[in-house]
Order: sequence, then structure tokens, then C-alpha cells
Amino acid sequence: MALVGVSGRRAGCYCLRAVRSLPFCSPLQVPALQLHISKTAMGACQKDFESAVNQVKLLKKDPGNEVKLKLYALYKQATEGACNTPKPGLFDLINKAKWDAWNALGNLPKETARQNYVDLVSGLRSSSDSSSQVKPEADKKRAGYDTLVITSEDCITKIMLNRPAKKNALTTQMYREIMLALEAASKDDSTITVFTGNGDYYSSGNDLTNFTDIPPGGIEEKAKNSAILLRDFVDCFIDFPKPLVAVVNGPAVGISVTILGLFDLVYASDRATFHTPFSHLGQTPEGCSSYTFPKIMGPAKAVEMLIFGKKLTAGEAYAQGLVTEVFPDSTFQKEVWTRLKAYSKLPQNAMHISKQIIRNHEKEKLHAINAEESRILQERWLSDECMNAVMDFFSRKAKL
Ligand SMILES: CCCCC/C=C/CC(=O)SCCNC(=O)CCNC(=O)[C@H](O)C(C)(C)COP(=O)(O)OP(=O)(O)OC[C@H]1O[C@@H](n2cnc3c(N)ncnc32)[C@H](O)[C@@H]1OP(=O)(O)O
Repeated sequence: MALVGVSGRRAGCYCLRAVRSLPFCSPLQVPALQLHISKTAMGACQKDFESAVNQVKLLKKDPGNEVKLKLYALYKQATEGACNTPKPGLFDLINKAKWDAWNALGNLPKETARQNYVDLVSGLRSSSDSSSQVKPEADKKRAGYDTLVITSEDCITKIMLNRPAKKNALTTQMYREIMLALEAASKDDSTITVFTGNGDYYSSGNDLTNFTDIPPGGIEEKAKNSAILLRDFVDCFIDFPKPLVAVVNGPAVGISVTILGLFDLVYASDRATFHTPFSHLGQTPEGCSSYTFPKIMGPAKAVEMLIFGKKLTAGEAYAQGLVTEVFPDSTFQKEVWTRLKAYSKLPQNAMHISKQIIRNHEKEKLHAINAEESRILQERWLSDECMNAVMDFFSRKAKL
């Protein structure tokens, strides 16, 4: 996701672009959002306002689409007053989101809007400054990974999803980095590999903005590329040679849940939930869950999750066999890591060979299922049902 960028100063007018600012699907092309700052904005805090407008350009961190929409709306209100343009059509998604945000401000006075804009930017600056001071965490990252933190200790390689502000939603970059991390972990001298999430979520599943970055070949090409990426990604889990452990620190959604059927141990905090809202999104199961879930929990319970999107608590997921053990959140990390450190000292070759024997029974089948699920999803992603569901998500997010 591109950050807010500055296009430069032009003839008495500052122009700020939020490149690929608002992630919507159909027509799956995201134009640049332009904010033109006219010199005519008047009022007591005009100077502060202009200065805030300039400070937005210097933010080190993308403030996210919701905030960008707020900035846009407040800017329009501050400079033009109440929303005075016709509502864009349903499928003009970007402009509709911007219009909704502006319109939601009603008759807010221009001066108040200016002040709110200044306050918002000031808040963003302080959080951007303080987050840029958190150097030690960044330094711990193994080189080459932007979205993951990977560490190796006590013969355990830990792969931590690291987009806490986005609930560890999986971007295409993240899928690729996870594949690289698995490849590296399969060859390093660790005995077991652990997945977990940074922050309050394990993962909110596929990042829905993945649907917005459309190549020149259009949405068909996008769907095809995504299906290939999905298939390769899941194949890496099917083929992973060492014991694979999920330390589910919080809620898990979508593909982060389905893929658990390919893990060897799933430890969950009692805060964790397990949710696969595929029908709600006009989508269908992946991660081999159409096979592993009925096998693990029986067809009836699998249907509740995969077709009807029933969200399970950690206790329910344990009762249905998806989770190996549930721990109180207060002692989760301590108990799980003590357990894993003990396991990691077991004879490495015996563990790896055992995993191979167990997996080899159905490896071929899993690859075939993965291919089929990916093929079906490629079609689903082009459906109105799916596009409308993704649009709904971002429309909800765009409301002020
Ligand atoms: C290669 C392609 C492979 C594709 C494989 C297919 C997989 C299928 C799936 O995984 S389906 C599941 C998709 N995920 C979802 O539908 C979850 C969507 N998110 C939510 O419903 C909510 O965000 C939540 C319930 C996870 C958390 O709600 P909460 O109110 O606590 O927090 P926010 O909504 O404010 O979220 C904080 C910011 O994170 C952004 N975000 C969260 N999840 C996603 C996501 N999946 N995709 C994109 N963005 C996400 C959210 O937009 C907020 O961002 P903002 O601060 O900029 O507004």
C-alpha cells in the first residue's frame, strides 16, 4: 500500500496525493486522491491549517484509509463548507467514499472543520514520531522481511505476522514473505517452526485491499495471479517438512483459520476466535479446509463454519479438534513457550521423519484439493457476490 506522497508545490497551490489511497474493488482501479489546497481558506486558525496541510505530507507512516478520508472530508468542509456536489454513482467507489465522508460532516462550520483538521494532523504527527522511535523492534527483524519478524532461538524458528495495526491482514507481499520464510525454516537447524501474530489479533485473513491492485491485464489477470499465489502459498504448508505449530494469540479469520488444518499443533489463547466468513464474502473455502475440516471435526460442524460462517470460541475449536489445547490468556505465552522449548529438544530426525510418514499418506490428495479450491476461488473473485461484499467492507470502513 503506497504511502501518502507529495507531488510538489505548484503555482500557489499545494497538491497532496494519496496514491492508491482508497482500496475498493470494482471497477478495481484506484485513482489517486488529490487534495488541492487553495489559498482562499480563511479564518482564525488559517495559518495552523495551512501548516497542518503541509505536515500531512511529511508523515512517515501511512495513516490508513479511514484517516485519509477524514482528512479529505475535513479539508473540503474547511475550504468549501457543507457537501455541495451530487452523490456519485454506486460503482464510483472512491468518489462515493469521499463524498460519504464529506457529506457526513453535515453543516459543521468551516472554522470547526479547520480546527478538527489541525487536531487530527497533530495527533497523527505525535503517533508517527513515537512509532518511528521504536527502533529496537525493527532491528530485531531478520533482513529481507518487511511484514514478518523472524527469530530463531532454542531450536525454534518463530515466524511472527507483523502488521498489528491492520490486524495482521495478509497482503500479497506477506504471502510471498511467508513462503520465503518457510523455505528458509525448512533448511535451517531448527527442529520446529512456529507461527504467531503480533498485537491483539492472530490474523484477520486475506487483506481485502489485495483486490484493488489491478495489473494492466485487468481483473481477470488479477484473479488468475491471485489463484496461482494462493496455490503456491498453501503448497508450502502441505510440503513443509518439520513440525509446524500455530500459537494463536488472538482472533483468527479466513485463510489464517483454514490453514490451521495443515499445522501439527494449534495452541490457542482463550481470547482467540476462529471465523471463516466465506459465504458472507461471496467466497469459498481454501487452505485445503474443504477436506481437512470435515476430516477433523466431522461434516456437520465443518459445514457450520465453512458454509454458514459460524465463529468458534477457542473452547469450541478445541472441542471440535481444530485446536490442540487452550490456555488462559494471562499465562498463554509463558505456558506455550515452556512447552515448545521442551518439545524442541526431542530428537530432530525422529520428529521430522514422523511428520513425513503422517503427511505422506495424503500429500498428493492435499495438492489436488488445493489446486481445485484455488481454481474455484479464481472464478469467485470475479463474481458480483464477492465484489459487492468487499465493497461493503470498505464502505463500512469509510463511514466517519
Ligand atoms: C493471494 C490471495 C489469497 C486469497 C486467499 C483468500 C482468503 C479468504 C479470507 O481470508 S476471507 C477473510 C477476509 N478477512 C475479513 O473479511 C476480515 C475483515 N476485517 C474485519 O472484519 C475487521 O477488520 C476485524 C473484525 C478483523 C477487526 O475489526 P475491528 O473493528 O477490531 O478493527 P478494524 O476493522 O478497525 O481494523 C483495524 C484496521 O485493520 C484493517 N483491516 C482489518 N482486517 C483487514 C482485512 N482483512 N483486509 C484489509 N484491512 C483490514 C481495517 O480496515 C482497519 O484499517 P484502518 O485503520 O486503516 O481503517
